[in-house]
Amino acid sequence: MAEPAVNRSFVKLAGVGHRYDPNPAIPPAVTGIDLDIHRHEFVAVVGPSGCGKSTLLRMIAGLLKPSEGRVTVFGRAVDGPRDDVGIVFQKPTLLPWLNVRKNVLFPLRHKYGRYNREDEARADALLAMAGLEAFARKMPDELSGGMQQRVGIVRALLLNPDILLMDEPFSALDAMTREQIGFDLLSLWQEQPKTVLFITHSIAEAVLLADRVLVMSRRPGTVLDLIDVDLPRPRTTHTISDARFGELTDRIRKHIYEPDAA
Ligand SMILES: Nc1ncnc2c1ncn2[C@@H]1O[C@H](COP(=O)(O)OP(=O)(O)OP(=O)(O)O)[C@@H](O)[C@H]1O
Repeated sequence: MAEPAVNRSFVKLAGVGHRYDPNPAIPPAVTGIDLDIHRHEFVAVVGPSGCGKSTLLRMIAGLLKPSEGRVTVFGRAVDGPRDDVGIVFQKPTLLPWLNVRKNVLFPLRHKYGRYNREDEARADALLAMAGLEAFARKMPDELSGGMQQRVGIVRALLLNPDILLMDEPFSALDAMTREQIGFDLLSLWQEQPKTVLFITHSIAEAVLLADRVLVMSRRPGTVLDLIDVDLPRPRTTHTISDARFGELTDRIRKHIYEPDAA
């Protein structure tokens, strides 16, 4: 009998790996990754540079084919780029000749050739939620880096994707903006729940935002640990001073800086 849909994990990776170089003497980028992500769960991925975090994200997005194992979304194999996935990269790549509102609406026009009043109303509501209401008619170069990145997030959310994949989305921002935009992302996620995979180099950011943190090993990237972040929500600046926050970040730090001792 088929497993009831509600019991199935939403995004499932079973023995997933990828090698860029077919030469067997060169190790694969990632190998043997098993991961079940639940619907509307926020999973952060951390690991040393080059351990295969982006490779993993690209396989879930359907932009890269695994060379071992299988990626499924809601029980169906991922075999190409998916419509229900929104991706946010390190740089928002806004179109400089369109204002903020038009940039946000651009993917709809690109995909369907047009957008309607309802789409515009949703764009305005999301821009307001992201604190960008007053900047809707501004051009991208009139915005700070943090605001531009918020526009990029709103643009990804407007397509209402089931899955939001974020590849170091805040790494180009200064520390204060970065913390604030993290909380903004959590508010947007709580208003419009999505399944999120969030790659970051910041251990603190991973713990502050996520339900679980996947810690990857050096190349070839494997799962070193998958940590439940049992900190209450909503997360705030007070979360950072919680003793449990310190314990969790220490545990991850040990994995990354003293992998043989962990
Ligand atoms: N197109 C490619 N061709 C060959 N090797 C690649 C390609 N893309 C990535 N790699 C290699 O695969 C490994 C994993 O790369 P990936 O970008 O997934 O790691 P990452 O953990 O996201 O890195 P970083 O934290 O530095 O962004 C690295 O050793 C990288 O050099």
